[in-house]
Amino acid sequence: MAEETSLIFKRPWVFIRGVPAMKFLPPEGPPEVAFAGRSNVGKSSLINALLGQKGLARTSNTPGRTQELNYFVPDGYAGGADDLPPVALVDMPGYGYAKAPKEHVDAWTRLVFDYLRGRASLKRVFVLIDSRHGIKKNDADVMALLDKAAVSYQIVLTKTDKISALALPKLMAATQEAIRKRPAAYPEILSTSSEKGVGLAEVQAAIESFVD
Ligand SMILES: Nc1nc2c(ncn2[C@@H]2O[C@H](COP(=O)(O)OP(=O)(O)OP(=O)(O)O)[C@@H](O)[C@H]2O)c(=O)[nH]1
Ligand SMILES: [Mg+2]
Repeated sequence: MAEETSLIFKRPWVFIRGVPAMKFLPPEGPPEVAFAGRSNVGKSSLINALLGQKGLARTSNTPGRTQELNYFVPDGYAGGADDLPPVALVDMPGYGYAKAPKEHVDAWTRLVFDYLRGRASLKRVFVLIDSRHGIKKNDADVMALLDKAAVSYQIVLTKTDKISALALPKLMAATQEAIRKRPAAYPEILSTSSEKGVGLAEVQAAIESFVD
């Protein structure tokens, strides 16, 4: 099936739904892979880079760009019970600082946390970590939540074009150590630059492993 599944990244993808609250989630169904991380870490940019479609997920210099759970699927599936997409990528609002009213930030942070711990179709969460900053307290809080909910997650370092070639192996080792005892953490850490197109094939391969 490897040949067939790898086709998902050769097709165009489409945005199908923005979810502002849990009650608007689609019915449980195809495997979902979610992109979590602090505001501005590069979640939406990574989705665009993986899909080779620059403006698909909206990005911004200003933290707090993505404010709903945004669903992306390969094009060509009507979405009926007998024609579901093989996988969905879910772009999420960031946690942490955002340039938006506090009550909005509180609402979408709650949404992210509720989704992460309560979604049966969620097969893997990529927890994105900015290479310049490493794991922060709110990243550790999210990982603890995922450990408790037994939801598999994998660390993806972002913006590696912003750090030196010497700093990267050190960061990898420190990150490896930080997740060593975390029960739901997938041991392999991925390192990416959406800007330079680095590490994308490895993230795609991880996603393909969940394709129906
Ligand atoms: N140098 C560099 N900049 C990047 C990279 N990925 C993203 N950025 C920049 O980081 C900023 C934030 O990117 P987004 O993709 O909008 O980040 P996000 O995590 O979706 O942010 P929110 O939706 O606000 O939580 C933008 O200015 C991007 O151009 C990268 O690999 N390298
Ligand atoms: Mg975003």
